[in-house]
Amino acid sequence: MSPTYPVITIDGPSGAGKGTVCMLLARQLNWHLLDSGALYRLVALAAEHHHVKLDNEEALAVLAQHLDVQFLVGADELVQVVLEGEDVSRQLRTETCAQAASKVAALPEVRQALLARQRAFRDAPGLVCDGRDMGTVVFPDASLKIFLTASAQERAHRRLRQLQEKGFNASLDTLIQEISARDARDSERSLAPLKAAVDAVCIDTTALTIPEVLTRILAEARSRKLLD
Ligand SMILES: Nc1ncnc2c1ncn2[C@@H]1O[C@H](COP(=O)(O)OP(=O)(O)O)[C@@H](O)[C@H]1O
Ligand SMILES: Nc1ccn([C@@H]2O[C@H](COP(=O)(O)OP(=O)(O)O)[C@@H](O)[C@H]2O)c(=O)n1
Repeated sequence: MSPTYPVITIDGPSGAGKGTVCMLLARQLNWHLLDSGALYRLVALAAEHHHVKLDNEEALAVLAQHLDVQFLVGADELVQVVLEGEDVSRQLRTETCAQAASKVAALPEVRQALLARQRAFRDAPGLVCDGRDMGTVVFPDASLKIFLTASAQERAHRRLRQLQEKGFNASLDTLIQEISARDARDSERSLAPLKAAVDAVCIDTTALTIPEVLTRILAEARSRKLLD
């Protein structure tokens, strides 16, 4: 039997802090990192490159199956994402791309096509992953499952600051609408909807700082003997 390496899953809605906390956790534990949302975003970008409509499930599943992508980690530890030879790192983080991602993510054949690719990230000594269905569908046997939330208002404020820091133009009202639309689409889809696993630890981060969230998760990890 092949060995199974430990997994920590962090699921939740946009702006809850999943990506930030996963990166810090992976660094601290020296584990691998899976940003599953990036895969759905990449399918949406590949669709744009190949002029595939966002409701063409069969063609989108083929793109998902054959994603030609490289994640290059620079000396500054920033990850450069190269899709079909093109650096798409900046495009990938736009809200337009996120909206398109959540449309392709509602299609069962696309989700199925990405399943094996996501599971292949599980490697020694362990994996930290972030998404919507990491604890419910992709890694149901994870050692620790976290569900991060925060109020919609706080999440939109965080996203606004984040986009502005990256030099993007954004308005709070538009972001609140976009995030709410995405939350609704992600929560209401029939396959792998956004929801906490029954055995997940739920953390509301609205009034917590990033170090406080990390400390809470590390305590949960310690209690499961995932670190000393
Ligand atoms: N607890 C927190 N308090 C304040 N800002 C936060 C917190 N968690 C994350 N952020 C900030 O909010 C933004 C969105 O966080 P991110 O990790 O990308 O969220 P997600 O991956 O859940 O969409 C980032 O700029 C991040 O620095
Ligand atoms: N495991 C996952 C991860 C993302 N997604 C979809 O991909 C979109 C973008 O995910 P993301 O994690 O990059 O987005 P943010 O939470 O960073 O805003 C989400 O709105 C979901 O529709 C998903 O369906 N399942």
